[in-house]
Amino acid sequence: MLRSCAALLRTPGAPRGRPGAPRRSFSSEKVVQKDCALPNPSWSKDLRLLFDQFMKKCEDGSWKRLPSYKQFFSKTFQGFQTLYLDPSLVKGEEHAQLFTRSFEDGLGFEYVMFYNDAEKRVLCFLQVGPHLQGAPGFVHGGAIATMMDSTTGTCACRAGGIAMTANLNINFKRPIPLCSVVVIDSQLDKVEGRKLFVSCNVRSVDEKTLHSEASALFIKLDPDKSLRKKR
Ligand SMILES: CCCCCC/C=C\CCCCCCCC(=O)SCCNC(=O)CCNC(=O)[C@H](O)C(C)(C)COP(=O)(O)OP(=O)(O)OC[C@H]1O[C@@H](n2cnc3c(N)ncnc32)[C@H](O)[C@@H]1OP(=O)(O)O
Repeated sequence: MLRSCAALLRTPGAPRGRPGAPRRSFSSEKVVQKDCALPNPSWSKDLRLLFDQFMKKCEDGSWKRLPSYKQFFSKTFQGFQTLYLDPSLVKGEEHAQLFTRSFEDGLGFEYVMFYNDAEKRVLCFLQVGPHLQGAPGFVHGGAIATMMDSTTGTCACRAGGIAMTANLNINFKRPIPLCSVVVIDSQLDKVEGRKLFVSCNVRSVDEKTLHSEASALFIKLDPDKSLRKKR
């Protein structure tokens, strides 16, 4: 468990302005982005332990830590622009932020994902911050769904290419205590043409509690179809 939620709430605010906005190096005009999937002072002992454990597993190449950024620049993703970016939004692209990385450190989603290519599996170690409350003392179901979508989505995209969620079916079995750390374990089950079937579960760190389970369907984007127009 995290030391205390109250401690987090008392933490002086992060610098004003747009937290996490990319810094520009004026000499090269290159955008330098912070990798959010690395430890910061808000990470609890549990999250640090899991991180360290899996960084060791990365040494033989079986697992890979996935970096994570607030901003998503289409030119860094081959084919992305042609698939589904509205050209009129390009100018404002750097104002958009990844939802799950839009909180100040420790208040929202703190997580790191690891990918195992041989197993087509993504593990997400997630610390749920105090601003994700639903029922008093517990995490909001929408926040859990968000991270199940993100984890299964990452699994689908890593295994099969750029895909979007068509269906996400969740069973919430036990509530998740606010400020705890959980493990989201997802894997690709089946591929049928453009359909990627991925399942996942959310468990406590000691694996004794099964909090939620989900099955998801992702559809690989068809380069010949626009996502903007109604078909
Ligand atoms: C988001 C991509 C990021 C890429 C970069 C990767 C980096 C990091 C990963 C981060 C992961 C983030 C995860 C977050 C993902 C999301 O939240 S996405 C947002 C929510 N989803 C949407 O808004 C999608 C809205 N839907 C659509 O745009 C379209 O429906 C579609 C693109 C999903 C599919 O459209 P289309 O390409 O036209 O396919 P179809 O011809 O309609 O269907 C193809 C086959 O699939 C079957 N199918 C479609 N939908 C469903 C469904 N809901 N249930 C069951 N089956 C479905 C359809 O019947 C077709 O089957 P057949 O071929 O006829 O057998």
